[in-house]
Amino acid sequence: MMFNILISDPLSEEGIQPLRNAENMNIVIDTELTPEELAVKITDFDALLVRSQTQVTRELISKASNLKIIGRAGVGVDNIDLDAATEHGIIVVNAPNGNTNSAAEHTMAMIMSLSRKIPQAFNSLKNKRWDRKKYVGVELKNKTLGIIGLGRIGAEVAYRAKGQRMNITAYDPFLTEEKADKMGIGYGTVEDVLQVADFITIHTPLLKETRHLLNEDAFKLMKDGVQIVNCARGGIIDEEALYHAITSKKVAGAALDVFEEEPFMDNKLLELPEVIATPHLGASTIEAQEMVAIDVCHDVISLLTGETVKNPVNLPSVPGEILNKIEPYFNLAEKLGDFLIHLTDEVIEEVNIYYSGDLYDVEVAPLTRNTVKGLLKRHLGNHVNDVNALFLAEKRGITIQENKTPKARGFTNLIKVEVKTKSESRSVSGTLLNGLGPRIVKVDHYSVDFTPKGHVVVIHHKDQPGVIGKMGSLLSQHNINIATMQVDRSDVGGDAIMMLTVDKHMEKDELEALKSVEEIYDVMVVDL
Ligand SMILES: NC(=O)c1ccc[n+]([C@@H]2O[C@H](COP(=O)([O-])OP(=O)(O)OC[C@H]3O[C@@H](n4cnc5c(N)ncnc54)[C@H](O)[C@@H]3O)[C@@H](O)[C@H]2O)c1
Ligand SMILES: O=C(O)[C@H](O)COP(=O)(O)O
Repeated sequence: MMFNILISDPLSEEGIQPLRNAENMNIVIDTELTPEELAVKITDFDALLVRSQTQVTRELISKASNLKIIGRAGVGVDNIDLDAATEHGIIVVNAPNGNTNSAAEHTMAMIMSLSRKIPQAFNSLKNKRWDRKKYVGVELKNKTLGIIGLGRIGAEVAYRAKGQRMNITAYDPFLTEEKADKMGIGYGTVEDVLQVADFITIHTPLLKETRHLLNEDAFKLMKDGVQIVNCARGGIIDEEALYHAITSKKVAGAALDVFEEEPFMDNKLLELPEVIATPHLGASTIEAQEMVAIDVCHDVISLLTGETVKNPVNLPSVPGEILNKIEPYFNLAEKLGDFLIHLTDEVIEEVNIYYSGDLYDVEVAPLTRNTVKGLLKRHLGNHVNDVNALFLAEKRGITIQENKTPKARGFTNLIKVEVKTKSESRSVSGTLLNGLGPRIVKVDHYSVDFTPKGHVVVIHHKDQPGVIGKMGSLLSQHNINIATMQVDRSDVGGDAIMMLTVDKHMEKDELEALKSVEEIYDVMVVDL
């Protein structure tokens, strides 16, 4: 099968070599598409690779009927409508590590250019002026750098600024006193940082909570003469408020790599001599571009060839050692859901999943997603996948609960899935048998043992002599071969279950023939 990959922003040619070397990948590079052209073209593609320029909107995603993955060669995914991607079952991956160093170095270059007015002095010299008085700067040594957002880039900036003998005070919702002590920096609230800093640099993502984090009120809290750096995202600073803070002399200077609107030809902040700027160049180094492109290409190849991706954004990522433990159960979990949904025709309200034995102390969220995927597939088709399974269940008002118990009732591992509807509760349990793969070992309260694969026939009947014989001859009349057979009952002469696996899909008339047997209550066929 050939996969079509569209690259709609400029990516490093060296970085996309893994894609070029992979089999069955048809790569189209077109970085000049208008949004309208892209919306038409996107239907042909299985994967879309972007940087920050392509706007992957809900509307675009709604046209992307074949799209399976969006790869962001970089960190920020604010140009991608993640909710829409999740709803459409499209996985979004990014490359969170490849450009950290470049962005941190660019931030330091901006701080130093700002403190010594290098761009302004250079411009003046280019205009044939030798002006030494106008471009007197300030030292960084012993000044306080306030860092808002101490993630990958913020932390790298902190280490580098310490090398400039600056004092650092940072705020990040995940920064603890111990971590700050270990790094040799101070920590406080956002307000603390704003009040003490001589330079403020931002390294958060653009989120609802960080939009206009630096606004009119924030500028009021700052020291007079503070200098501001933003190499994270436009929109975290309210540009209008910054403009007034600079013209009122509250802020002595600003270095901006990112803007509320990008790209732009006109931004009034650039008319101010106190402002220096670059056109979103934080990640623009040969090294970073190669690394981020390599990382997303590997994830695109992994997804399209059925492997696990490393940097999912709209799915929690699972560390390698945990994944190794639970991956063998993925198939069992999905089959349990797929089988169970056939046991009821009523609307499911609640799903309880019980993990026990070896699964007691591992992260089981990916297994839950697979189980729910299996449950929903019958009615929603292949549109359901790991990415949107929980979202689609939640949208239908289905409650999902995970439970864990250490003991697995005679098995080394056991997954029991129970669904509740308005009037009934049905369940199925399965285990992974060492060397033998997945087995279903219980259907409601009946003990069984079969591999969840192929054509399974579940027959509820009265426990009475001759039923099995009638069944066998009816199937042989229709030329249906029985591969395996199991019987269990609640009590002698009471309700019983017969589980068959047969060698072909059973047609409607064949099913009707089985149902016509007097002692049979119902027959159900599941093709797993
Ligand atoms: N200019 C560029 O070219 C360029 C290059 C790379 C990254 N970036 C941007 O830099 C930013 C940071 O990237 P990163 O790789 O360090 O990400 P990261 O996820 O490692 O770090 C972000 C940090 O921000 C913190 N945070 C979230 N909300 C916050 C809030 N309200 N206040 C304070 N901290 C908050 C998070 O806890 C996290 O530690 C992103 O916006 C990214 O898009 C820009
Ligand atoms: O979030 C990022 O990774 C940076 O902003 C880089 O964006 P770019 O890939 O458009 O340079």
